[in-house]
Amino acid sequence: MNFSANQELYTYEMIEQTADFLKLRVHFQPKIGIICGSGLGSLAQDLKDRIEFPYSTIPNFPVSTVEGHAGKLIFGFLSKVPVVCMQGRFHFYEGYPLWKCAMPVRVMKLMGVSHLIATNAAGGLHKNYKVGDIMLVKDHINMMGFAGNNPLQGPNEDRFGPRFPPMNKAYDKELIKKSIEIGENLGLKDNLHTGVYTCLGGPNFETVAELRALKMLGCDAVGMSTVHEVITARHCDMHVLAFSLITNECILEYDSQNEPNHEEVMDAAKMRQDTLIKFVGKIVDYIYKERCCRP
Ligand SMILES: O=P(O)(O)O[C@H]1O[C@H](CO)[C@@H](O)[C@H]1O
Ligand SMILES: Nc1nc2[nH]cnc2c(=O)[nH]1
Repeated sequence: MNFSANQELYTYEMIEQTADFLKLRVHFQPKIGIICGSGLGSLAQDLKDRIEFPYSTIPNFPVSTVEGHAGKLIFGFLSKVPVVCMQGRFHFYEGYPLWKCAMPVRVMKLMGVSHLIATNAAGGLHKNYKVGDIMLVKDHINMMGFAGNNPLQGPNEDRFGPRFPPMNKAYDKELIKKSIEIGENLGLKDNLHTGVYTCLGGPNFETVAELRALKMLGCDAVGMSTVHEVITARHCDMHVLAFSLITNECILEYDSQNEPNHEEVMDAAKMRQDTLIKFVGKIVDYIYKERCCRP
């Protein structure tokens, strides 16, 4: 990243301006933010009393360019809980720096959101994972961070959080436990896992050697998102739950005839959309009752 372009970083005031623009137009305060992964935009379809903002109409917002990411910020009620949903996220491979990809998380924070649910489509590295399974993220490996790229790069904004935030408790353990219980009650026992997610820059899918290396490092699922959003959310002290929908098997053998593609990712997401709507609905309900409404 070119840091001579520091002046292009969002200032606190720009994020505030975006949050104020939205607050003026939305008459309730969302407590939970949901980021919809590839093909998972239908998570927003059940929101009641929706107020929608195409990203292009929101001051300072980037715009989505990927198929399966509609590019709308949607406010509404899910299971009677006020939420804000990103129907479409931003990826590094679209040409956005990581701080820009993660900017909506800070907007959510200034709007009063305390809990973030980040969802994604990912390739399954773990030998037990099947297409359609859900992996609750218990930890991540910030591969882009290893290479010196991080959404918190640049001058720190103390009003959001500290210069050196811890990341060893990034994913809320109690919410993972509760989500497993919720998933099991929905009949998903055999499709639920907890595991380690990693994000690569993309847009190409991985080589066999890269996937083997990631597996050796302890990664269970691989994608091109989420990590920078989670880091930004934890920096400003939001609670985080993240899960991956396993949309394709990672190809670890040279003689495989298969090749991954975005269509199979979208198809797998579509196949699971109804289940995921129920799953997320119940998690949101739990968070609101047990966390947000407590004095
Ligand atoms: O992480 P999400 O946005 O769910 O999408 C994943 O799926 C796309 C590849 O098919 C990539 O954008 C990857 O990151
Ligand atoms: N990097 C990466 N991203 C994905 N998103 C969905 N599937 C995959 C995958 O196999 N690899």
